[in-house]
Amino acid sequence: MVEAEALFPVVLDDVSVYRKQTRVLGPLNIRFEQTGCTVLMGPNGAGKTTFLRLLHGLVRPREGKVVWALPPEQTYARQSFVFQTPIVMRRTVQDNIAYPLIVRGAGKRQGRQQADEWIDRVGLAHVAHKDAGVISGGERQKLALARALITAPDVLFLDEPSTNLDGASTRDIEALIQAVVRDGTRVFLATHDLGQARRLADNILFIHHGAILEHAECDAFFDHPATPEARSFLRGDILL
Ligand SMILES: Nc1ncnc2c1ncn2[C@@H]1O[C@H](COP(=O)(O)OP(=O)(O)OP(=O)(O)O)[C@@H](O)[C@H]1O
Repeated sequence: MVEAEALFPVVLDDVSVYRKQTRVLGPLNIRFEQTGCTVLMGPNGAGKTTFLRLLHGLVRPREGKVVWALPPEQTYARQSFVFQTPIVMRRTVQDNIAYPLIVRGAGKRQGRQQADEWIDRVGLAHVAHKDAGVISGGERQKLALARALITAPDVLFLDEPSTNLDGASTRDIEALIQAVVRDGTRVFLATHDLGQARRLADNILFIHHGAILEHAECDAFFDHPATPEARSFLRGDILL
């Protein structure tokens, strides 16, 4: 078997993102390697979602560049993004999950078979044949995760993946994320949940006002945050 060429490292070289005249992110200079789970933390509006979208090519930098090891058309096809509020199509949960395989040329039968495996893994068997338009917010997030993983992406971006989930579902989803990281999927995840960050992160990217204030190993970040902003954030203060 021929090994797929690596997408990593990805290098951000003096990258800034603007909305109209306001810089919302940057300047960023950072490099990410192939493995692990990076958790993005920071107060509301810090730039976490914009950062994820930038890496996935959904937001263009006005200054600087984001350089993956492969050209964009190969890079983004090997990535999946789970949005904070996932969009679903008005068809069954099973067909929603099979959809990315079918657009890549799989037959309906094969798509549905593989969808069923992911339906079991995310715990959606009870709604597999329901219209996705009527499932709960938590079920929708699980659907989105299964739909993202069915293509076996090299990189998975997750924006607040457990906002609508109860404790048991959050635990199941986190176990799944840990399993895919172990299997070699590179994960970037934004969360407000300090506990989730501790449980999942190999390293933490702490962002405030669009700037990276810290990029540290998970334990180092929580035990010895280097900046006053991160210390306040971890204490639960409101950061302005
Ligand atoms: N489409 C947009 N148009 C204008 N400004 C935007 C847009 N999207 C984001 N912004 C601004 O960019 C900044 C970063 O927003 P972003 O959503 O990336 O932050 P965040 O850290 O993900 O926030 P939250 O934790 O609230 O989701 C904010 O000031 C936000 O208001």
